[in-house]
Amino acid sequence: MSRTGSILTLNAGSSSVKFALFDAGRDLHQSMRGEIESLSSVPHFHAVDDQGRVLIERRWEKADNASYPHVIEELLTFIESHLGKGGLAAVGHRIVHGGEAYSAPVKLTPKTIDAIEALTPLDPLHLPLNVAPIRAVAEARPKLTQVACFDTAFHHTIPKVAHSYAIPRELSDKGLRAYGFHGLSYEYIAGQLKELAPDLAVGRVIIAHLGAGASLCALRNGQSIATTMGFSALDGLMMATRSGIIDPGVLLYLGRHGYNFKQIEDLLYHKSGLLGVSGISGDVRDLLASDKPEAREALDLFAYRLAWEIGALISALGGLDGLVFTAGIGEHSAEIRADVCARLAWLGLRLDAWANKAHAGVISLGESAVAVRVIPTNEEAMIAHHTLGLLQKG
Ligand SMILES: Nc1ncnc2c1ncn2[C@@H]1O[C@H](COP(=O)(O)OP(=O)(O)O)[C@@H](O)[C@H]1O
Ligand SMILES: CC(=O)OP(=O)(O)O
Ligand SMILES: [Mg+2]
Repeated sequence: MSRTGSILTLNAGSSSVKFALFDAGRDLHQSMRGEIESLSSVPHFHAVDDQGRVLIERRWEKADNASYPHVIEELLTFIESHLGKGGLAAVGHRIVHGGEAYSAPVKLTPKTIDAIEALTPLDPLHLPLNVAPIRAVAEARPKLTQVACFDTAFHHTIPKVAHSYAIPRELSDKGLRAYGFHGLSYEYIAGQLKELAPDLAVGRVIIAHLGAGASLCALRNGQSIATTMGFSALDGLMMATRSGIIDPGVLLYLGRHGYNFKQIEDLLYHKSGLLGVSGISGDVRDLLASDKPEAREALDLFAYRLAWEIGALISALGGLDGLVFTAGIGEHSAEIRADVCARLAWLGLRLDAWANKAHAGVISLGESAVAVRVIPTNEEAMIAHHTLGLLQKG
């Protein structure tokens, strides 16, 4: 069954709600994207159409007006005034954590919303933020179909040995294991790779999703077999403000020396990573522009950690055929890509310096033992695709 109408995607984070609108009747053409940012300070609502033309640009006076029900009502009213034929067919959400239960997208019913909310102990920071807009949409437009797409779902193919921690069994049985995140991005890139380079797509590939949150995924034949994020989105790579992998002994030390739970959480999520090491910024652009030695040190550590974790995943894969860079840093920073690739020269990886500077799709030389590509990610398109898939199933 084909479908007309539009699909709205929502990606609700700690300080913003990103949204996009897709036309189901036009092969899921993206007709609009936008964001409501700074929810906790001075909320800012902006959206552009598929030509980059500004459709709305507005600031609320204060955060009190930005409670989820209010924000969602404003957003839906705005979207409904920009719809083509067929109206709004459904809303698809990015849900960061689906626990062990969800290995595929689901239609949201009162029962599934409760079940997702019940996973909150696994991710108390993100899940409440993801569930709030679902409840707000259900309240505002009770008849509208809603779909949940999980960031963890793509990693359900990871074998047990690669997602287990060496802790007592009774704790593992309670769900203390690695789950992995950024799954919608990895699924999108795996699909793109299948079209762009089918031979490579069936091989051993590492995707580097390098945004403010960053992780790696090892794929064999298009399926995830290992990833650097674990139980939480803190593990693995150094990030904009998150620490990445750290000796748990450091946390014990801090706990013993006056840090309380909240302070440790804040330290690991918001004060570490590029920001913590540089003392300047968590944004790679600011650090590249700075001549302070601390900025260089932060970028060096970022690239060192990246090459180090790539080494670990190569061992899980038993070799490497392809490396794909994606997300904000991966798509835009030729410097970071060059630095990481230089550290991987021992693999026989040879970067094409010109192609890299030009942000070309293929940035390795023909003689390189590892093909290196840059593929822009699109988590929203993946959410729209899954949402339409569930609508078509009825
Ligand atoms: N031109 C650029 N050069 C280097 N880094 C960039 C550039 N553009 C964006 N970035 C980086 O991308 C990051 C954001 O990536 P993005 O994938 O949008 O993150 P998220 O979705 O996790 O917020 C920024 O923190 C910034 O460091
Ligand atoms: C899971 C995660 O880290 O998400 P984000 O990159 O959006 O912060
Ligand atoms: Mg992101």
